[in-house]
Amino acid sequence: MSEIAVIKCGGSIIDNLSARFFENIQQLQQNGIKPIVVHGGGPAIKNMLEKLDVPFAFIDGLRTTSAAAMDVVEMVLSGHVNNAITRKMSAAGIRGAGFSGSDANLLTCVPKDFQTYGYVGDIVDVNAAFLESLLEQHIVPVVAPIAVGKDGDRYNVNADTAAGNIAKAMNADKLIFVTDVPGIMQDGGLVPSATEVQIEELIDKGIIHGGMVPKVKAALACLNDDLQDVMIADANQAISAAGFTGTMINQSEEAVSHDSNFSNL
Ligand SMILES: Nc1ncnc2c1ncn2[C@@H]1O[C@H](COP(=O)(O)OP(=O)(O)O)[C@@H](O)[C@H]1O
Ligand SMILES: CC(=O)N[C@@H](CCC(=O)OP(=O)(O)O)C(=O)O
Repeated sequence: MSEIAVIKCGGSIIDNLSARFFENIQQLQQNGIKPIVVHGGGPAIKNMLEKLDVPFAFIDGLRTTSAAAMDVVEMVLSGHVNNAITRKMSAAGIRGAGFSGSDANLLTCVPKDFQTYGYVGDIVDVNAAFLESLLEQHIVPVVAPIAVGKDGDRYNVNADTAAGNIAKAMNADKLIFVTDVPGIMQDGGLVPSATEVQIEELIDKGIIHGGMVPKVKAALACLNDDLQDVMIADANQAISAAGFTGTMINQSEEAVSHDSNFSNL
């Protein structure tokens, strides 16, 4: 199978995706790379929870999700955000198909710790065969980070983590977190590459904080021999012949190039 690129599109940028984001997806396809889009929607979920007066909190970067909050999460992610992205893809001439992770057992999970987090799941299985069948038909799957439990109920999953799980299960060659910043920033400048040790240091110093923390943790958790680096990049940048430019997260100190290379580009 040709190269697979998992692109996680953050909720911070979803309302401001430019034509460039969709052109980049098309460019990947034209170069024989099969994109899978996983999206977030944190800001939209927050707005709707507040509008409906449903309480929530964050523990370690995860939204505590009551049954009432889960109804809102599902409505916003699956009903609104997922449809909006897929519609924009169609308008851009891309064959996108939207799914909740609870469709076709795409994402199966166990509750993380129900007492503490409520309906928040840890993914235990990804229906890779289903995704592969879509990729073979040149369809771009667009996945909302909702997983189904063995009890048949649905659970909220951090979108960065879901993207990491999907990348791992699909033996993806690339995982790119696209967001509203050019990458990991320090003192106003872009950090071009970072290893696990360097990232821990940046977290300890408070330079990496907030929504960047689950992103770098998800990146580190899915690095392996197949997926040797993960990129954090601006969603609306142009990709060059060398790929995306941003922060490259990799396992070792070995010299890395500034760009995330796709061999097919
Ligand atoms: N060192 C850092 N470099 C860049 N962004 C950072 C850093 N630390 C925290 N952030 C914050 O992380 C945000 C991206 O995370 P988040 O808002 O969760 O994005 P998304 O919704 O795209 O997943 C940035 O907009 C920024 O406010
Ligand atoms: C468990 C948990 O925290 N789920 C996230 C899912 C959406 C998400 O991750 O969206 P971003 O990528 O925009 O942050 C949430 O409820 O916000």
